[in-house]
Amino acid sequence: MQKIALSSPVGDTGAPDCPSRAVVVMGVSGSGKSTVGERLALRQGWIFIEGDAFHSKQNHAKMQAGTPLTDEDRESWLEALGRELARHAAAGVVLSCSALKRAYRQRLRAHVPDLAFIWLEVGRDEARQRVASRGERHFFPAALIDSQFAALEPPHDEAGLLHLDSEHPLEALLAQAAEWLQRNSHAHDA
Ligand SMILES: Nc1ncnc2c1ncn2[C@@H]1O[C@H](COP(=O)(O)OP(=O)(O)OP(=O)(O)O)[C@@H](O)[C@H]1O
Ligand SMILES: O=C(O)[C@H](O)[C@@H](O)[C@H](O)[C@H](O)CO
Repeated sequence: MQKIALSSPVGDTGAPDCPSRAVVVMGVSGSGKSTVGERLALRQGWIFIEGDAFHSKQNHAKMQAGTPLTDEDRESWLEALGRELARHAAAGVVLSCSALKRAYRQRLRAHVPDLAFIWLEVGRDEARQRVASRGERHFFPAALIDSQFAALEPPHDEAGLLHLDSEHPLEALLAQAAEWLQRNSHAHDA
């Protein structure tokens, strides 16, 4: 991963296409999507949607049993999340969703065209360690980490993207995300 100062994002493709009120926090398992997403929503006074809560029982059981989801498994899940995003976009919404492939992100953008993405990039060893240390508290097994990295299509160069180093302290990530949203909401007002 690129070496950067602790207080800087890795990069962003912000204004003018970036929206201010509908954001997906994306990344592989263990990148911190739920932690950062929930805290960011709280900070913004927006709705938080936990993407994992929308997986079907079958998807849930499949992952728990150690089998990675396929594109087909993720189809109706992404549709449901897209509808939720559209429903709450006016009020302000943060969704935690792996959104690993470009096609998945496009599917979400079909519901909210100027959707923003915050990509939490994490190293494989760190992700594995974080997921393993959650243990029985979480359904997702560390054995699936490699499959998450195999599926990941990094969103470099996609519009409305903030790329953060997930290994920075939580407070720094929140500050970077909030500052970016603030900056882009001004760009929208201008
Ligand atoms: N910036 C951070 N620094 C250190 N630990 C973190 C950071 N962000 C999250 N964590 C920790 O990493 C673990 C995974 O975080 P979290 O559950 O939010 O990830 P996730 O991407 O939502 O994972 P999953 O998709 O599997 O639910 C948690 O124990 C969390 O406390
Ligand atoms: O697309 C996927 O493979 C899934 O969304 C996974 O990323 C898990 O749901 C999540 O990481 C576990 O919490």
